[in-house]
Amino acid sequence: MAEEGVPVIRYEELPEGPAVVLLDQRRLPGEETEVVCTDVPALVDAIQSLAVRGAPVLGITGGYGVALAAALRVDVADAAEQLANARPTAVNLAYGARRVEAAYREAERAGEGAEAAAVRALAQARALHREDAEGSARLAEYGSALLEELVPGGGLRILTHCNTGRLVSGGEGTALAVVKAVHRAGALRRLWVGETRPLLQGARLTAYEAAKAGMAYSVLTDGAAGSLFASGEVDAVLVGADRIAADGSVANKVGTYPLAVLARHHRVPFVAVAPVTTIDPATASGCDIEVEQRAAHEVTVGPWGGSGLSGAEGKEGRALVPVGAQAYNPAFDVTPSELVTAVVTDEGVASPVTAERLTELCSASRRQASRSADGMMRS
Ligand SMILES: CSC[C@@H](O)[C@@H](O)C(=O)COP(=O)(O)O
Repeated sequence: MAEEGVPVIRYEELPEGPAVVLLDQRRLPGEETEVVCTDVPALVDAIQSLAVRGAPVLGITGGYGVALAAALRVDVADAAEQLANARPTAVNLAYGARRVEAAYREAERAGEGAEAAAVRALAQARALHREDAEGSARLAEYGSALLEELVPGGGLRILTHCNTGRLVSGGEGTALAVVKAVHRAGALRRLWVGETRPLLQGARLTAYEAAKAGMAYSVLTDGAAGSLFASGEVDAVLVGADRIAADGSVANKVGTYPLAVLARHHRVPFVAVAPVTTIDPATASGCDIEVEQRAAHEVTVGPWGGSGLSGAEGKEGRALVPVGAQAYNPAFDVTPSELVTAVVTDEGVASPVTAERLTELCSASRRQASRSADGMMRS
């Protein structure tokens, strides 16, 4: 099976006008179909219903969404606000939307007309997309080198959670990009894929990517992780992140924190992999991270009831619980830095995970970004 397929996200000039076209992740692995978003509300709906999901690609989506608003001559500030707030936890979403909005404003301030400002906005969104692909390759490089140090000798059995591959990125992803590099080097014995209740990003999406890459992988129920560790079958845990607070706390898909606790108990390295744009210096600590709470029907009905995930079809599916049951459905949890062996970023590795080291990695990235922004304004 070829790894490439339908692009995860693209901005297109269609005969009917500009559009952001997304691979519909709600339909995977069964169908590789696209959603065409020709306005901002459609894109916000695609984000909230998880047609597109995962921190880095949410940033790219936010960026293209603002470029779309600019091209359509609708209120760019309002569009950026709607997109940035479509989901609260993944900081990349607001980062992408605000970065492209800033490029649009700068062009306006420089006296460029709306058309030229829209061109600037799109160029900025495309730059963000390209940078994410480049950053993803560096994550794979730094992450695989770190694993060689932490667990020398190859034959790795890596446990991952949620989906952190090509589907969340302009490139090969974050944690799964590292796993792919390990696999290409012949050093992966098995990828353990946590199913990731309730929406099964692991079982549906990571398994889909692992199969395409030709990896040896097994899907496990989230509750089976404990016995897997206890039987000595895990050499390292690799996960992504939706927001990393200044103190190194890592917000990621719900179910990540219990894996970090298990990893510490069993003396297994627990590594978070994310671009520096996922580090949020404005969020001081893990307690300050807003965790998205999602609808009860995702737990009480689940994606088995219909072909859709969190849309109307799912709600009408076969109920898994007695009538009237309530649900607790946080989309993410927060792992404190003391349980994280290392944070791998596209600017280098933080290990131990300290506020000082994270700040250093962020400033390296800001220097890089200002160099490329200067280049774009001159062009
Ligand atoms: C690089 S992906 C990191 C995270 O965004 C990923 O692990 C995750 O939690 C995604 O959650 P989702 O709710 O599917 O958007």
